[in-house]
Order: sequence, then structure tokens, then C-alpha cells
Amino acid sequence: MSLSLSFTHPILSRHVYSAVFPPPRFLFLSPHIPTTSRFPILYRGPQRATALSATAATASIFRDTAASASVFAGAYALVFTFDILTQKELIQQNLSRKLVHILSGLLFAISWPIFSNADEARYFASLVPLINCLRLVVHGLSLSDDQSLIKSVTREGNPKELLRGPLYYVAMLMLCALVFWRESPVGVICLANMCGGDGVADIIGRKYGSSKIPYNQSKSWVGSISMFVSGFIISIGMLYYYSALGYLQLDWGYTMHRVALISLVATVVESLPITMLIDDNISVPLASMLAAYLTFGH
Ligand SMILES: Nc1ccn([C@@H]2O[C@H](COP(=O)(O)OP(=O)(O)OP(=O)(O)O)[C@@H](O)[C@H]2O)c(=O)n1
Ligand SMILES: C/C(=C\CO)CCC[C@H](C)CCC[C@H](C)CCCC(C)C
Repeated sequence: MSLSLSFTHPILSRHVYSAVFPPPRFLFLSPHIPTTSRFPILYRGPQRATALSATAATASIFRDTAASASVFAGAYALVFTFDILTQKELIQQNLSRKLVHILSGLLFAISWPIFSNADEARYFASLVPLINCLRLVVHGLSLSDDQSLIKSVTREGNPKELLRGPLYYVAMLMLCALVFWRESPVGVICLANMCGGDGVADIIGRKYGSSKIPYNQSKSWVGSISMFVSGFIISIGMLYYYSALGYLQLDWGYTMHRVALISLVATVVESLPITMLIDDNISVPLASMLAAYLTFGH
């Protein structure tokens, strides 16, 4: 049973506010009670407060620490695996990079339920992309050498590449975890389109994309269509995953239409000839985030 007394912050939206000022740790919010009351709870006396025991608080800290370590190890293993596959010439570097692009973000989003139900769990989860951001900066500036990382996530093996696409990509993972987390469809839909949709567009487009888009000769119809279809399917899959775990309650008829619209917006933005101005790993997730926020409202 949890207390649901809260007040609406007069200025900040609940996502921004709760991402910056998480409610006190001793509150226990069951996973199946919508965490709409994310603002500091107004106590009117101990009899109204549902306090989490120190033991449970300690347990959630241990759980979240272990979850962060596991996800970080998974990230390291993923990059290392694709480095080995590339070194053994079992897959091309371009394909390796795109598969890391597709799998990293989707597996990160899939991992969120292993964290506890404490409101600070999102911060533990965000440590993984944060550390990877630092890793990309250190190696991108050649302060240290990690050929496994460089070969797995760069186009031509130039360490400076780590400071662009990959860095923006990981920053977006952190943003989705911090601001949207598990109880909003926006974050997972954003990652489905940035990781799944954009990644599949590249793989399919490079191989079969002979018919180019009139306004952008470096993108093709088949690439964009595959982005739309894969972004839609992966978004629905992620939403089903989170609704099956009890984090989301969705009207699927309405949801299908909204997700199709969001994937269309992401696909159109990705097809635009603006890569020189803004990287796809910024434009696609931000467009998806905005479209999802406006259609789902949270
Ligand atoms: N809608 C699309 C998207 C990509 N492609 C194909 O995939 C290649 C790479 O696409 P792009 O999104 O530019 O990938 P990169 O920017 O190299 O990779 P990343 O987004 O990970 O930085 C393009 O040159 C094109 O051959 C395509 O045909 N149609
Ligand atoms: C090549 C990439 C982007 C360019 O378009 C992807 C870069 C991936 C990072 C190097 C690693 C990111 C790891 C995630 C933060 C966590 C993944 C965890 C999961 C369990 C594998």
C-alpha cells in the first residue's frame, strides 16, 4: 500500500521535477501503482506516511547496484563480442557497428525492469550510459587506447568518431532513462526508433537501396520504409513488454495509431538531408520523443 498524496509542482512537469528532485528514499511505491505521485509527499503526521524500512531501502540499493554492474558488464561484453567477430572477419565492420547500434539501446531498455522499484533506480540505470559516455570521451580524445571499442563502433577506425554519433547515442540512452524511465511509453518508443528503426534502415538501405529519395540522394526509399516498419514493430514490442510487466496500461487500438505516427515522424526526420547540421542520433530520438510526448501526453 502506498501513499498517493502529492502536489503538482507549479512550474516543472512531473518528469523533469522527479528527475531532479526524487521523492525521499523511504517511500515504497509498488511496481503496479502508477508512480504519478512522484513529487515529495506532503506528510501530515506519521500515521499518514508509508515508510520503507531501512532493510528494504538497503535491499533496493544493493539490487540497483548489482543491476547497474550487470548491465555495464553486458555492454562491455556486447562491444567485445562484436570486436572479436569483426577481427575474425565473420562480419564486416559496418555491419558490426550497426548491430551494436541496434542491440545496445534496445537491450538497455529491456534491462530496466531488473532495477528496483525505488524512485532512484533510474539514476542507477543511468550510470551505465554515463560511464560509457566517459569511456567514449576518454578514447575519443585518445587519452587511452581501446581498439576493441574503436573497431566496434566507428566507421573507419578513427577514435575521434567516438565523440560524435556514438557519444550522442549514449547520451540519448541516459536522457530516456532519466526523464521517461519505465512508466512512460516515450522513452522506449524513442529508443525503438533510434536504435531499431535507424539501425535497420542502414543495413537494408546499404544493401538494397538503389532507388534514392528525391530530396536526399544518400538515403533510399527501401531504407526509409524499413526504418518505419522496424521502428513501428520494435516500438509495439517494447510497449507490450512493459505492459505485460505491469508498468503500462495501454488502449492498443489507439496506441497502434499513435506509434505508427511517431515512427513516420522519425522516418521522415531521418530521411532529411540534415546530417551535416545535426547527427541522426540527435534528430531522430528528439523527433521521436517530441512526437511521442505530444501523442501520449506523458
Ligand atoms: N533511410 C536510409 C538510411 C540509410 N540508408 C543507407 O545506409 C547508409 C548509412 O546510413 P546513415 O543513417 O547515414 O548511417 P551512418 O550515419 O553512417 O550511421 P550512424 O547513423 O550510426 O551514424 C546510407 O549511406 C545509405 O546507403 C538508406 O539507404 N536509407
Ligand atoms: C555504434 C553506436 C552508435 C553510433 O550510431 C552504439 C555505441 C554503443 C556504446 C559504445 C555502448 C553503449 C552501451 C549502453 C549504454 C548499455 C547497453 C547495455 C546492454 C545490456 C548491452
